[in-house]
Amino acid sequence: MSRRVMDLSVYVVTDRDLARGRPLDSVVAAAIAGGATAIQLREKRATTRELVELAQALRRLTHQAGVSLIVNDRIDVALAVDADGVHVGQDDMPARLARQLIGPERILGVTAGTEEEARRAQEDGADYLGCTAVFPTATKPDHREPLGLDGLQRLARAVSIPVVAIGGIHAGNAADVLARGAAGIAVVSAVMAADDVESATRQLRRIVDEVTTHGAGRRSRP
Ligand SMILES: Cc1ncc(COP(=O)(O)OP(=O)(O)O)c(N)n1
Ligand SMILES: Cc1nc(C(=O)O)sc1CCOP(=O)(O)O
Ligand SMILES: [Mg+2]
Repeated sequence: MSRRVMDLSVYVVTDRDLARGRPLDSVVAAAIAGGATAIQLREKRATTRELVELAQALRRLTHQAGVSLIVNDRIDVALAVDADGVHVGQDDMPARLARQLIGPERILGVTAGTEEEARRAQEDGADYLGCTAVFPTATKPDHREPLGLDGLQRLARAVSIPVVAIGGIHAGNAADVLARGAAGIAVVSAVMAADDVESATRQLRRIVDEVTTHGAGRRSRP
């Protein structure tokens, strides 16, 4: 069996607290309708039971649409709902152990903020990297010093696996991060808090498609 494939172009990361009271499954359904290519379930304040129920609902939606579902932090929840993969950071399950737990087929995303972390994550079995925040963001108050566009570029050049840009990404700077080597954009507030989730996602997708069609950026894992 081969590794599952993931399109990182427009990677929507959930946060119910930003969704203005709208049910998470309806927000994710709108994001998928607008062209989200991957969804990450990231609910830092949910109980395990809530996470499993949310993951089951998102599994149904993403499965129907052929969109990847990644679970943040929780390998047990990812396995319980047959998600496509997990995303772990530097304070989470070490990447090498995460790879052992999820097996060779599921997707492993790892957060890296330095070239050394990026190379180690690649060696340890990551399929893609999420960088630490490119720009300051209120969505993750404990984020590390922002990388900026130069830092993102250094990270992307340090590894052969794709790097998705996260942290303060929106329609106004998405093309800039793609031009610096990001394979796609990961967004929370730009989609979760949008008035019109579907059209906000569609706008981001258009930007990514435009840039990748013209040769900059990489769309998925090599
Ligand atoms: C795509 C993507 N990139 C980075 C992160 C951050 O992961 P982590 O450092 O483990 O922080 P938390 O998200 O767990 O607060 C991510 N989740 N996704
Ligand atoms: C989930 C996440 N991880 C980050 C990191 O620095 O590792 S920043 C972040 C949140 C990004 O949210 P927004 O798109 O609203 O800026
Ligand atoms: Mg984490």
